[in-house]
Amino acid sequence: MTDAQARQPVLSLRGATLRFDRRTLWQGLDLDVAPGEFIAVLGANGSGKTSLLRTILGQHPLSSGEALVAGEPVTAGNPRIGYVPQQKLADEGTPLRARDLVGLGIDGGTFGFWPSRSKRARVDRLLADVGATDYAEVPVSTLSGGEQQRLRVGQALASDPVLLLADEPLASLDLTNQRAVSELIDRHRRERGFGVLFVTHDVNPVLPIVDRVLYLAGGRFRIGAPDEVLRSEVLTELYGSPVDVIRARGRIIVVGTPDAGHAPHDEHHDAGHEDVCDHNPEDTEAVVL
Ligand SMILES: Nc1ncnc2c1ncn2[C@@H]1O[C@H](COP(=O)(O)OP(=O)(O)OP(=O)(O)O)[C@@H](O)[C@H]1O
Repeated sequence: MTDAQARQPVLSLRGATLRFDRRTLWQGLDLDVAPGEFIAVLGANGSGKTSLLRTILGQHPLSSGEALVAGEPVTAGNPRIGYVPQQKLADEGTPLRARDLVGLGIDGGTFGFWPSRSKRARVDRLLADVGATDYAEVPVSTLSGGEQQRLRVGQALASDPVLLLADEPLASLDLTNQRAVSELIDRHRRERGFGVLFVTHDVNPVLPIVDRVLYLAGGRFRIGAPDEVLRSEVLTELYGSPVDVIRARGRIIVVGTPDAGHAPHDEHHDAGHEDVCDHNPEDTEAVVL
């Protein structure tokens, strides 16, 4: 890797805007993700976190603006991106073994039953990297949520990505597995230097490893260190209604965020549309961040 490549952002968004029909999910988003940087993507349900990842994966075109991955325009199926999708546990009875799941990250569905020796060695290495060697031959459907999630991380690392996109990778894991999976991603991004966009409802398990947070709300966003963004005054201004950020026993809890369908700052907002925010104080949620 040249010096220039080592310094080049792995992701650059310039004026990035995504709208579905009349609803603006986010607009004017400027973000450079440095190699090795870990960014937590936060925001209430429906604020556009998954849609952001899908845009970078080339699944939704931007409504306006630009998105570059390692200096190249976004394309679908980009091997420079590793993706850990929202977790779906494997169906019972699925014959796929742990090593097959990781192998899918190398060559999609063409891995086959008789992989070459070099592919086998690569899968063995990836299984070891994510601590899954002991259950390499076990059907995925019989593994725990935490074990399955390790394999998905292994699969996402198989193409040696410059950027890892992880969509709620800790959802439905217990605290021990939340820690194990986030430490795994943290260790590999440091060793391999890939940037991470990590979508999560709960920032607390990753707070010690987060470099910056991107907080999406009501068509707008804030980016910065957790202490800069996760503050009552910043989120109150972002949401346009009173929000409290509470710190208790080292945890961060956000109380009073309006539902994401309510977009007080949305310029496409129209009084006849269902997105109208009436600021009903009962219509709020507590987000554990
Ligand atoms: N292809 C699409 N066409 C129209 N609307 C869409 C499309 N994809 C997503 N949306 C809408 O965009 C909004 C944001 O969805 P998205 O899944 O990105 O939110 P999110 O922040 O990831 O939410 P959650 O935390 O619940 O997963 C939702 O209202 C969703 O219905």
